[in-house]
Amino acid sequence: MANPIISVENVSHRYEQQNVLEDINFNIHQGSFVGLVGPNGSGKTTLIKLMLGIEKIQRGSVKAFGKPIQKFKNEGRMSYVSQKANAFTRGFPATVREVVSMGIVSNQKPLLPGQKSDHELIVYALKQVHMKDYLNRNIGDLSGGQQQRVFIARAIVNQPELLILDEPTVGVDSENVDHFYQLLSKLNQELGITLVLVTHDIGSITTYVTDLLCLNKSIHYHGDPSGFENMTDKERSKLYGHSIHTITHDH
Ligand SMILES: Nc1ncnc2c1ncn2[C@@H]1O[C@H](COP(=O)(O)OP(=O)(O)OP(=O)(O)O)[C@@H](O)[C@H]1O
Repeated sequence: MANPIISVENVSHRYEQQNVLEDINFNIHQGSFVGLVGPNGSGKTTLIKLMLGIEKIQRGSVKAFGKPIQKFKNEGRMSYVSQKANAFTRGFPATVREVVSMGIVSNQKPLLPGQKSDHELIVYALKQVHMKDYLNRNIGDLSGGQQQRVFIARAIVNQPELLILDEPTVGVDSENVDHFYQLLSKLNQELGITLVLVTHDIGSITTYVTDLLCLNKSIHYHGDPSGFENMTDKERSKLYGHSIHTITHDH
């Protein structure tokens, strides 16, 4: 198997007196779609901050594309959509075009050979999330789900190899959540972007992801989502480290 994109080895982390991560080990391979699930406060955001080099490593090691994260130069290869990305209020004075343009880094790789203008990059990214027609609209006038797709466009405008999304469906209604997951599957399968999706939505996410990682301070399950789907709620709760009742969706 090819070298992993992300390699996390023996990582533990604490804030003041509180241990939030204990002896975390896993790899993320190119082309995978990883669902990172766990209850509130289970350390999910801390773990992705360590993977992105935003939070300083205390114990263990994180490698990105074979390099220790402390030495890794991102240059648009890893992209991140944070939990607070859609904290825009109605009437926020920026157009969709302006928001997506904020994602362009100066040493960008063009999305399409021969098409290098910022405008073309922005339009191409918006097309991928079905938001091209909203180019000149004010971001604050869009619905939560539409805003979220614009933030995805901003995150993919440099054609990253890895896209990490922290709870992107907060504020998106349930009907649109499935459309949103389908969109992520398309980015994964058609554009080949490796995805890490942080979510509480353990019920429907198992339909879409290739790998499921259940975190509650330590890793309680890592593997094929079908292994998790076949368990009873009691067995899942034990692995998840928290009482859960899953609502499954028909597709
Ligand atoms: N900068 C910080 N300083 C001190 N404690 C922190 C800090 N960041 C997070 N914590 C604490 O660490 C624990 C893990 O937080 P984290 O945000 O990683 O969990 P999470 O699984 O992403 O939670 P949620 O699903 O609620 O977003 C929580 O108890 C949180 O209060």
